[in-house]
Amino acid sequence: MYFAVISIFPEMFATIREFGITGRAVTQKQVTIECINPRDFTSDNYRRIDERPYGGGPGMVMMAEPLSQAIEDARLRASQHGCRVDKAHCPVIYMSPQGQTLSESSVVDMTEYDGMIILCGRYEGIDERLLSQYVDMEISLGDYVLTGGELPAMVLMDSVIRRLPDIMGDDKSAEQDSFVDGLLDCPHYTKPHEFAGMAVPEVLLSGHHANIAKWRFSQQVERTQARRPDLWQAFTPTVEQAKWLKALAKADKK
Ligand SMILES: O=C(NCc1ccc(CNCc2ncc[nH]2)cc1)c1csc2nc[nH]c(=O)c12
Repeated sequence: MYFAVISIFPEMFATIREFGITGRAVTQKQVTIECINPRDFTSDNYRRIDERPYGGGPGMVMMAEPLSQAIEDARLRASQHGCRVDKAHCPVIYMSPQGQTLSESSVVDMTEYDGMIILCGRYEGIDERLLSQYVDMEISLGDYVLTGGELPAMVLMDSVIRRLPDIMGDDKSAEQDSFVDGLLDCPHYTKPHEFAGMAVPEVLLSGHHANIAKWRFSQQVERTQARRPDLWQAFTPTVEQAKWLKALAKADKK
């Protein structure tokens, strides 16, 4: 999958290009992440990419011209990487507090794209005429205020890359589909057996895989009910999970 990120701070993206699972995906060429700096598309000596807002008010606004040339360059690069460069296959996405809040379901939908061109704002925002001319969708991380769109862009790319096929190894993706979606995670334990006077739940040492799976699922249910009643309300168990829930309810009655 191809990602072009348009940002005045391209160095920030080393965070996902050089570390962890996303870094490995880049090394293995399953993913391409190119950073395009709008400053490279300015024509004045000061390489201006921002100006005072018309109508007055605090802060600066990012100018349309350098960003439009950066987007055109990104489209050319995307097509050179084999992307069908249209809204349906390689959308221009603007990370913005005014956008749709990112969710795991929209992340999964986005894994279908050939690529995406991600626009990162700074200052007070971007000239509206650039947005109306080029942007296909706006995405927010949620209702809190950050200093720019770069971290949100990295969060978006990280979550999409993680859901691409052949990225997370077989076991992980299998776990992904069965019990994880919709419930909080269960507790995890590893060596040493004792820590701060606390041992590990016996069932995890039993080697009895069915009991271990049941215990983990019951922990997920318990934690989701306790910490995220909203998720629990929305949770729709599979046939398999419904059976286990019935068994858990019966066990509780004893
Ligand atoms: O670029 C981002 N933020 C930088 C930023 C912060 C503040 C302002 C100015 N807003 C003034 C205002 N808002 C409402 C009324 N008046 C503009 C841009 C960003 C991208 S996705 C995302 N998701 C969650 N939070 C975020 O900040 C972001």
